[in-house]
Amino acid sequence: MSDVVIRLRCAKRRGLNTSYIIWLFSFLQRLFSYLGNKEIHSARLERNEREERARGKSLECERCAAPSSIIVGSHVWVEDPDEAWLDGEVTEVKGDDIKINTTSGKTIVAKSANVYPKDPEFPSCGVDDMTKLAYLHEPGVLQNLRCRYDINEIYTYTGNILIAVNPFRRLPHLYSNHMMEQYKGAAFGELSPHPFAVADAAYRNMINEKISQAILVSGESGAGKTESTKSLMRYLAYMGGKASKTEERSVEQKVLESNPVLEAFGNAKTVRNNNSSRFGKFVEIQFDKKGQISGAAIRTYLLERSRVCQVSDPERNYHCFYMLCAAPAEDIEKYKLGNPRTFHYLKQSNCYDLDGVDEYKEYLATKRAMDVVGISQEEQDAIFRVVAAILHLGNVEFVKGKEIDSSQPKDDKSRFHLKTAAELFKCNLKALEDSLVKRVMVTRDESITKSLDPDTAALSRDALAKIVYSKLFDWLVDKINVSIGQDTASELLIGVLDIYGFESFKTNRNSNISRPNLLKIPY
Ligand SMILES: Nc1ncnc2c1ncn2[C@@H]1O[C@H](COP(=O)(O)OP(=O)(O)OP(=O)(O)O)[C@@H](O)[C@H]1O
Repeated sequence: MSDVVIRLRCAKRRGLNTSYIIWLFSFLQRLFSYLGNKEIHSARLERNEREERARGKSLECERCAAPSSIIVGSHVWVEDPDEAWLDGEVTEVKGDDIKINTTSGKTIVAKSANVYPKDPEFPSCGVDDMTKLAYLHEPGVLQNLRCRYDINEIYTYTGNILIAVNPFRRLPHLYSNHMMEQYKGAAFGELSPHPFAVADAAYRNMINEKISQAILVSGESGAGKTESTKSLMRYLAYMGGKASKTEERSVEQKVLESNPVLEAFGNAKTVRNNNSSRFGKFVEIQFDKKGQISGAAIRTYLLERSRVCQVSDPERNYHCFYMLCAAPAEDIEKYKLGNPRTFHYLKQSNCYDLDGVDEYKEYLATKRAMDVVGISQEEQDAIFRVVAAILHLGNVEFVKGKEIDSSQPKDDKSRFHLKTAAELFKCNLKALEDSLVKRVMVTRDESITKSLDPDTAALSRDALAKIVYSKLFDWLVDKINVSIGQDTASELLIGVLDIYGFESFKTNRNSNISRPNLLKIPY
């Protein structure tokens, strides 16, 4: 975590005005794995230690490595494999071993390196800014977040960074117009921690210093990044909205209206979130010199392409595939579709349905949202033809061909799907087949055509499906941007970057391929 903050600071020094950062956590327990390396020893603790050193006190016990502050009777935190951290009182210090009677009734003997001092004067409701903690170590941070969470305080500052804990239930009072009115112009830190305060500070910085601002929203899947981004945008629209006399929709409305389209093609069910955005998003709100919104743009990047061809239990492929398979009968017939269980790209996982989601209705809703963003009926047909073609392409299997190391469609079923894919793509069948079973290498003097074995042909098929899907997604984003309306002449903007981070799985399968951990992104 500290690594990321340091890197962002470096980025800031290099001129990227990353003014505010929102870290989001979905479960308190999971924090332990993120913060597990104890890198976040508090500046305050270090300062105390420095002061003690200056006073000539040894930081170590005379006979052991235990911090001198931990003595018999001290209140401490100790790591526990089940509960993450337990608090208790030290009953014995023997060399490097510390015996603790925990408040949960356990007696634990732990190495001094695993024992942290606990603030006996910690307020029962916690503190609204982590920098006010006596000890800014892992258990202290978690205790504070937990206490606040228990009283529905889901936001906490760490300086000018806002930490949000997903409440997993609606808290409408937190986001009302009255709330926005309260935060308007209030000094940062004066009111309770809130995304509105972050947005307000960014807006005021932009107006006062005439410098564009960026707000980074990061956290693991399902942590609440999209929800926080929406809150930030609502506040910015509130501050920069024009009092329009016409029926014209606001920029915020236009951005929000485009969401169902982006979600249909860029969201999927993951282990942690039934509607997980599988792409990074940078929403740019552009302002004129008076601080009024003059346009907006959505920039997307790092779409998780591998999901198009590879999906495992209990996850799903992108929503659009399932909704198209549930489309009205005439569309099903037109695209030669059927049960999602018959398509290779969908049946790798046993999860087809989402609780409370009617795919038929979703299909119609997505088409309505496409109408709103100005995607014509003809374009909509082309979009869904491409989606259906990808499903058919995935069902093409290959076997060895007549020549050595060559391949051909396996049987009539594969030939049917290949032909259907070509018809839907509106391309030449032979050209499509050749693109899968052959590779053309172009040298300076000639071009050489090499046949591919069945395994490599299957890889070519998947590569084609992925590239076509990501091009389709990019095209949709361009179309949405035209509909929202950009102000290319705008000199001031506030960008909200919604990017996944901290995904720490036992096996980082997807993260390694196409959702690189934020920690690994070189700035
Ligand atoms: N502030 C909030 N208030 C109420 N519910 C919330 C809040 N934040 C998140 N949630 C709930 O958690 C769910 C997941 O949140 P969200 O989609 O914002 O996560 P995310 O971080 O964008 O996930 P992903 O990276 O997978 O797209 C939401 O659908 C909503 O039910």
